[in-house]
Amino acid sequence: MCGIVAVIHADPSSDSAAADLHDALYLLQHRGQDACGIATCGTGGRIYQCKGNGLASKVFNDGERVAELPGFMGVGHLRYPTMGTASGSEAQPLFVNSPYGICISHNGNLLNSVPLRQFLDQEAHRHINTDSDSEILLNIFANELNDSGKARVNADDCFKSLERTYKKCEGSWACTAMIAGLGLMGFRDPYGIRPVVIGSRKVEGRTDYMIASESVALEFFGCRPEDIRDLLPGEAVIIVKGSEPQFRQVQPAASYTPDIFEYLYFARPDSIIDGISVENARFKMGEKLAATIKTELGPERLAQVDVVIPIPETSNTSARAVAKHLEKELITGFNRYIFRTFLMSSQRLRRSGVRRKLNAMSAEFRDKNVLLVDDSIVRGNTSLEICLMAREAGAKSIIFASASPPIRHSHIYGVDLAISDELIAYSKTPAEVATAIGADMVIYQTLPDLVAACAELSPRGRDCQFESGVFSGCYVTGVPDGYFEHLERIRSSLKTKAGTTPQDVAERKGGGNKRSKTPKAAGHTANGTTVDGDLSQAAARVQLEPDQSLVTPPSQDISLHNLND
Ligand SMILES: O=P(O)(O)OC[C@H]1O[C@H](OP(=O)(O)OP(=O)(O)O)[C@H](O)[C@@H]1O
Ligand SMILES: NC(=O)CC[C@H](N)C(=O)O
Ligand SMILES: [Mg+2]
Repeated sequence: MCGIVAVIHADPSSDSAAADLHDALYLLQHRGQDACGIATCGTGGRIYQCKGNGLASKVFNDGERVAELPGFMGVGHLRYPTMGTASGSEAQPLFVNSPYGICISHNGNLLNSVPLRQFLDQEAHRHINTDSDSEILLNIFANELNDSGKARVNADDCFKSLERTYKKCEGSWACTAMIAGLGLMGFRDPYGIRPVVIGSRKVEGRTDYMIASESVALEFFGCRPEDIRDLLPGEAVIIVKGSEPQFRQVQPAASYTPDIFEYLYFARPDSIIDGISVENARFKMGEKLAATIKTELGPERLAQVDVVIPIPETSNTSARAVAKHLEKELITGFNRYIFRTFLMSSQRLRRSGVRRKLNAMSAEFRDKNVLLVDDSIVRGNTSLEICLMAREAGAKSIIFASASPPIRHSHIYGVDLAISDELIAYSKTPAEVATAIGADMVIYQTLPDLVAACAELSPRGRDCQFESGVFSGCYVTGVPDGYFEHLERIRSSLKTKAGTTPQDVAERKGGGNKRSKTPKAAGHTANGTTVDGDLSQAAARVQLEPDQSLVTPPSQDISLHNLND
């Protein structure tokens, strides 16, 4: 999903913007685990940059490298790749030296990157060095800003360039950007799909600003809740050094439809996005899920449920609500927690990650009818392993409840869910999903209930809407013709070429019932049938075309100012 951040200190002699950005990267780490980076700007407009593959603690060597990044302002990024490759050269912030020296951090996906790439090549004559859509967005903006034809630009030039950029780009974006010597920018797509907030703090009577994906980073920076606000759909902010922020609607809002996946899974529970507390939304999801469970089970079966068990970490809040409303005991059945497994880059890592991350506490399962609650069942890696662990620990029966509806469609706005065949609910009924993951029954939240759980808390009113295309197949932006086919082709091909393991390739080719290397994981469903076939069959439908021509050939890794290369 990617995390973005930007900081500007009022004191131009400050050299500690990087320290604030580094703190924010830790607080937003859950948004992207593949790569991260910081770019700062010091006196004289010099840009310093440190980025690379890995968690913030690794890339910045537990904070030691922050000292290499002087300056009073800067931008930061955490990457969860959704387009292009996992190459270190696609780590962000991305930098372009002409015009003026611009750095960008992008959360989202461009839907028209192919024609934009052609435009940049054929008409703007700008070299795109990676397969990243974010580099395209950066260069479209740079090209527009260059058209101002000035030696030095001002905020108005930047706003006007953004207006033209918005006319050219389609898709989702929340961005922070820095122009050397000038200041910072933040801007949000015209649908408000991706989140971005701005806040301020007072330091010795002067005001520092931070822009970030989630309010939790701003609170840590020292912003009071009343000094934090969301950027609106189509809105941009520019903070010229030494000045107050200037806001402008660079394109009229097309809708106000934040991605519902943020509330369900991506954001931290202690964040507030578009006025909705993520924690409260998850609690409401649990309340509504409890009502569905009651209806689906009926009184007799419900009475047989012994305990409710959350699947750590994200479902903890909704499971608490489920237990409360069903009047069942809530127990910690799985210990926790290393990192998010869904964000890992390959099927092999995701599956072994679940085992490493979660361990069933046997005493809590033995001879019990358990109701397991998770926020979502996406590829089914977690639920499958969890059900196996629960059975190994002695569970008598397993009902698996999901706080989200079945996920049957691609996510096209910044989540790595491009290939719908990878989704375990793709063309399956809930009963078939139960068989595939080894549960006795799967119960899903309904989409109207999921939407209502968020809308009932929204200051925009109960009729407010959300982007929920992964559940409905309807996307707020519309989808360009041929987009899915194109995406599937390049993603399959790029994954093979850049960083996907041979095991994953074998799985994708349907060449293995080696679903998991863990012997325990090659398990059986409740009714005794093997579950291996299910996922590998789905994977077999994805045709690998290793020599399929890409948008551009995979780029060479030529990094700019990249201290980690
Ligand atoms: O069906 P899957 O493909 O396994 O994806 C769904 C799971 O992935 C996420 O957990 P994750 O471990 O990423 O993070 P968390 O600790 O925040 O729950 C999510 O919370 C589900 O548990
Ligand atoms: N998850 C995201 O927002 C990804 C941003 C961008 N599309 C990339 O792949 O780097
Ligand atoms: Mg989880």
